[in-house]
Amino acid sequence: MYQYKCMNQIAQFGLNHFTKDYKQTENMEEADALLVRSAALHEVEFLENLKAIARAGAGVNNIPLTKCAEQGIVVFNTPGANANGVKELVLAGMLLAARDIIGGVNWVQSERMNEDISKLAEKQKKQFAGHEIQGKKLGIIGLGAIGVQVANAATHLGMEVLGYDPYISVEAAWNLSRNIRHITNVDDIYKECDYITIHVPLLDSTKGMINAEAIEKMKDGVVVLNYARDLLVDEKAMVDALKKGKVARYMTDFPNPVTAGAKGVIVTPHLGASTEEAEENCARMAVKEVRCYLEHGNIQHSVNYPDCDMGIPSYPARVAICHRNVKNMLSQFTTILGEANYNIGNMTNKSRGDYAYSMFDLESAASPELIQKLEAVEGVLKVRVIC
Ligand SMILES: NC(=O)c1ccc[n+]([C@@H]2O[C@H](COP(=O)([O-])OP(=O)(O)OC[C@H]3O[C@@H](n4cnc5c(N)ncnc54)[C@H](O)[C@@H]3O)[C@@H](O)[C@H]2O)c1
Ligand SMILES: O=C(O)[C@H](O)COP(=O)(O)O
Repeated sequence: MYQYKCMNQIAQFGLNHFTKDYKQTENMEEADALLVRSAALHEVEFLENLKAIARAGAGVNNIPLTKCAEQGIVVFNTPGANANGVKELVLAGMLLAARDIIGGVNWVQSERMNEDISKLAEKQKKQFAGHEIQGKKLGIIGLGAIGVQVANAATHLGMEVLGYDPYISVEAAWNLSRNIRHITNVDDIYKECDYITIHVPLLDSTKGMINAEAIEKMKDGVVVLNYARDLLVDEKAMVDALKKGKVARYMTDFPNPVTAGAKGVIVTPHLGASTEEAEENCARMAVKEVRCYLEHGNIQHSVNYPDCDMGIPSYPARVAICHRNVKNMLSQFTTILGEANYNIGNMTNKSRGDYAYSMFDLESAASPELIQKLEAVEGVLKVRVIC
C-alpha cells in the first residue's frame, strides 16, 4: 500500500487515477508522495519515507529542488497540462487591456438603479472606448508550452507575432506557427511591440528580467502582460512607468502589495490554471507520474532528476538508486552486486546536473544486506527496492 498527501486541493478526477493500492493520508510520516499546486514547501520538513513530490502544474519555484534531490526525493511537474487555460487568460488579458471593458461594466453596475441608463450609456460610452488587437505587434518572451499556444492563437486574431526564446525545445519549435517571427535579440521585442507577454520560469537568471532598463527600451503606451510569476518583473519600476504613461497597462495574475490597487494594473488572483480542464489535466498527469515512479521506478517529467524508463519490471527484483553525479558510482554498484553473486539482467544510469539515477533489474530477489551495502556507498542518497 502506498500513501500520498495532498498539500493543496487536487482535482478528484485526477486522484481517481490512483488504484486501490493507494491511500490518502494527512500524516507526513506516512507519505510516500506529496501532491502540490502552489503551496510553499521551502520550510516543510521532508521525512525519510518520502520518495516523490508531484507539482500539479508548471512552476516549481515553490519547491526546494536541491534539498529534495539531496534527500533522494524526485520532484515532478506536469508540463503543458495547464497551458491552454493560461493561453485563454492571456488572450482575455490583451482584450481587457485594449478597451476599458472593466470600467464599462463597473459603470453599468454603478448606474443600475438609474431609469435613464440606456440613454446615459450612449453618452458615456466614449470614455470606455479603446483599440482592436488585430494588426498590433505582440512580443512573446519564452516559447514553451504556454508561449507557443499564445503565439499561435494571436496569429489567428490577426496580430503580428514576434517570439524570443534562446533555449526553445525541438517540440515547441515544431508546434510553433511559421507565421511567428523568430527574434534573437530580446531588445527587438522591447523596441517594436505594442503588447509584450512573458512566459518563462522564475529562475535566478530570469528574476527581474523586465526591469527599468528593459521598460525604458519599450514603445510608449506598451501593454505588458505577466501571467508567469510576479518576481520576473521589477514591479516598482513597472508602477513608475505606468505613472509616467510609458506603459499603458500592466496585466498580471499575481496580486501583491505593489500591484493590488495600483493605477493601470489589472490583477487577477492567480487564475491562469484555475479551469476545470487544467486542474483535471494536471492532477491526472501528476498521479500518473507518481504511480510510474513508485510502482516501476521510472521517472517521467522530473525537474531535479533525469528522466529514466526501463519499462515495467520483468525480473524478480528491481533496485533503484538516487545518487550524486560523481565518478565511479556505477562501477561501485556493479562490484557490490557482483561480489554478492547477483546477476544483472538489465540496467540503466542517467545523470542530470549534480544528480544521477541508476536502476538494476536482478535475476534474484534483493536482500536487506545488499541494500545496506548500496546505501553505504558515498554519494548514494536513496535506495529503493521496487520489487
Ligand atoms: N498564471 C498561472 O496560473 C500559470 C500557469 C502555468 C504556468 N505559469 C508560469 O508560466 C511559466 C511558463 O510555463 P510553461 O508551461 O510555458 O513552461 P515551459 O517550461 O514549457 O516554457 C518555458 C520556456 O521559457 C524559456 N526560457 C527560459 N529562460 C528564458 C529566457 N531567459 N528568455 C526567454 N525564454 C526563456 C524556456 O526555454 C522554455 O521554452 C511557468 O514556469 C510558471 O511560472 C503560470
Ligand atoms: O505554475 C503553474 O502551473 C501555475 O502558476 C498554476 O498554479 P496553481 O496550480 O496554484 O493554480
